[in-house]
Amino acid sequence: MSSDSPDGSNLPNSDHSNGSSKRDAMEISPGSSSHERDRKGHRDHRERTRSHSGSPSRSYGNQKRGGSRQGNRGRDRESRDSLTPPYKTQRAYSSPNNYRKGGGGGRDRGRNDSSHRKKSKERKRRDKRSRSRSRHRSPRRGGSSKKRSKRNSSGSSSSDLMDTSLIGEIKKKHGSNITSSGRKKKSGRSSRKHRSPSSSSSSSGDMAIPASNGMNVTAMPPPPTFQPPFQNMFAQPPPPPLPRGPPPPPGNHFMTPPPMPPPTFTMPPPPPPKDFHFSATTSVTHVALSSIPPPPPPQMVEFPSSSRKDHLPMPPDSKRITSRPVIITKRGVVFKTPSDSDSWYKTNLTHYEMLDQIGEGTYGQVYKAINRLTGEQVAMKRVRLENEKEGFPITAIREIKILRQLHHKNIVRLMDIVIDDITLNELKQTRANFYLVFEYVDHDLIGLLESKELVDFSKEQICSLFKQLLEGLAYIHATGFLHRDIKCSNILVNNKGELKIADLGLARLWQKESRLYTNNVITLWYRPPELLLGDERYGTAVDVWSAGCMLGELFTRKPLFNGSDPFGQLDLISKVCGSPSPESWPELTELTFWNTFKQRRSYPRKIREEYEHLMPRDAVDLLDKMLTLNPERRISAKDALLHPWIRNLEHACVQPLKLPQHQDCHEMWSKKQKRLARLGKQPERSSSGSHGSVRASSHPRVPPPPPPAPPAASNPTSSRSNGAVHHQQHHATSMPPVSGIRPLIPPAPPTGHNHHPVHQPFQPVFFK
Ligand SMILES: Nc1ncnc2c1ncn2[C@@H]1O[C@H](COP(=O)(O)OP(=O)(O)OP(=O)(O)O)[C@@H](O)[C@H]1O
Repeated sequence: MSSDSPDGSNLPNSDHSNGSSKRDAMEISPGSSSHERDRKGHRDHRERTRSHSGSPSRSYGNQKRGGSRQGNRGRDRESRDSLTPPYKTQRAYSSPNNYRKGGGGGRDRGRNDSSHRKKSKERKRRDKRSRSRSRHRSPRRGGSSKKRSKRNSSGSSSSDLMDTSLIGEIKKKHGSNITSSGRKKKSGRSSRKHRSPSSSSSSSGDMAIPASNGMNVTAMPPPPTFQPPFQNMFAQPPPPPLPRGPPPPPGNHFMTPPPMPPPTFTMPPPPPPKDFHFSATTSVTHVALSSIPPPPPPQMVEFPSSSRKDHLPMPPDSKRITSRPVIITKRGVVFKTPSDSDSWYKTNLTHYEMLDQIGEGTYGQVYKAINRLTGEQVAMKRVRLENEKEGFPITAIREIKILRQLHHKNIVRLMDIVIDDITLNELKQTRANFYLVFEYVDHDLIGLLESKELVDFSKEQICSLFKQLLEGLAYIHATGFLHRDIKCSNILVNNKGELKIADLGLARLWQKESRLYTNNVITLWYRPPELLLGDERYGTAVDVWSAGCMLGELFTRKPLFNGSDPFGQLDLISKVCGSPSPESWPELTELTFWNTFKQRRSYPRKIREEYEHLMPRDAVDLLDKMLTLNPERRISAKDALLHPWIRNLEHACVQPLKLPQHQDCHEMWSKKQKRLARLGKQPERSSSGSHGSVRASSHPRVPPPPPPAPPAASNPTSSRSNGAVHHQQHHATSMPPVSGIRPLIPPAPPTGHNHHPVHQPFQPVFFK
């Protein structure tokens, strides 16, 4: 699919390399080079999915479960290897039932002479003693000496593997030292008593034998390389090779002991106190530090300074913010964040003065604000941490992570992240608000389209706007992301006519054939048919459909398909784009809701007839290609840029947009106007900013056009100021109560330092 093979030729910021590396990555991936393979992979996947009880997520989960089953198998095998033989042995003797039912018990019972009964009682007593001892040992030791002897004769390796207890480990490495304790010696004697001679030299676990045979342990030659006793205690490396000597005389294994490690089993000496250079002052820290061995020598843990700088989030100290972190996506494409985000974390909420609310989002409000230091307008998107358990909203994290990687003139710029002006102590007790600080964009497309009396677009201007949208979208797709919420209210336009794609809260990294994604994305009116039919293996074509809906809307000024539920939406689409059919869309039958979606009648496709009289012929042709039902055949954003209607347009040749300089048109403002109109009230108009707050013009050189009609009741504060910020009067009345905002704090000096006596200079947020 051409949309999925970015070449990045038209992308700024070294996207070419990114694009090509991604293209390489995609070309080598199976199924990515042709439609046919895509479809096959798609079908295969669906078959797989259905065979796993129909739930795609289960299919993914099955992989996990498969893995975990394998893991369990591995664990089972491991536990069987380590536990079963001795465990069974022990149970056979420790359970009374087993004892009676077992072969041995049966034999005992079959004998009637009293001497045997006595012997049996004696053995019971012995076993009881043995069991009481075994409570302090690993289970394998609970077996009878006879069984032990059997085990030993069958090879010691299994017993060595089984004994993962500390004592066992120690014994394996330093058996002779352990036997020095009386108790262990006793155990060793017991063991020795039942050990067959042939097994005595076969295992390192038999180190105790020479010592108990009276050999001088300390006279043993040391191993070739001395290891500190605790170093490999749990790693179980192979034992040091035994020195080759003359072969032992046959049948006299006890007289030729294997070499022993030196009898040192002591902790390394504590380092001298002068080696500590910690600056911790609290007593608690001192206690902890004194028990910690000295840190390894610097050369052992040293990172290359450049890589550490690049990969770790830097602390808030501005001196230490030397370079931006390199973000590596799953595809291995490296994005170097540009220098403009070096200013992140350098401001806090006191640096901004909130003017007005301009938007209502899913996870918070959007405010217009002014940076007190620079006078720059910003949009602040509040992220309220409603529920501490849920933590930071995933949509916000996604938006931050993705916007940090996207740098394009047609994508809104994330400038900073700030937190409520509270102390760190307060932060622990209260729920803080985070704010994503964006460049401020004067209007959104829905606000403009609904302000019919204020804004009129020519065909060329629509083409210019749409070309910018496609450029931003092609860039998003080329960098490997899906936007998944393209709609008019998320497309912003500034007074210079520059278009910016916003709201990447639903965006995500996308990889062909990699996994299933939720189909509950994209606002219903802009949702493509494949998502409405339940597709979970979709791609960049979903955004193209949404953009196609917008193309029609730019001309008609009303949504193309305004359904109220998914099937109603599909019906509306079918009436214009034709009913979906397996002939033109073979994969259709594999979609979850295809069978459920039963249309009463089949509609023919009539896009051209519907829109020819509203749009230029070329624009209709592009619309037709963007609203193709089959996502595999839908034109890509990159190819749409090559469409004659778009390709031949020069932005510079287009008449500048005449946008209302006196009024910021956002969706929220537009809705408010409609509400007022419905109530028969005078709509708010000609105020100098959204919702009546004075807008500080970010483009003072652009002469403001006269308002279309003089305001009925002139607003004394509606006069614009060229560059100067006069927003105090409105601020008091229009600013909503936002926790932590202190509007009367004087502007911070332009040094970048905050002289607020109580609070931290700024409170950074680090995202991994
Ligand atoms: N940078 C900006 N400049 C100006 N206005 C903005 C900016 N960002 C967002 N807005 C306004 O705020 C509105 C909501 O913003 P946004 O869509 O990013 O929030 P959201 O929580 O993701 O909303 P939604 O739930 O609709 O997806 C937008 O429609 C737009 O009018």
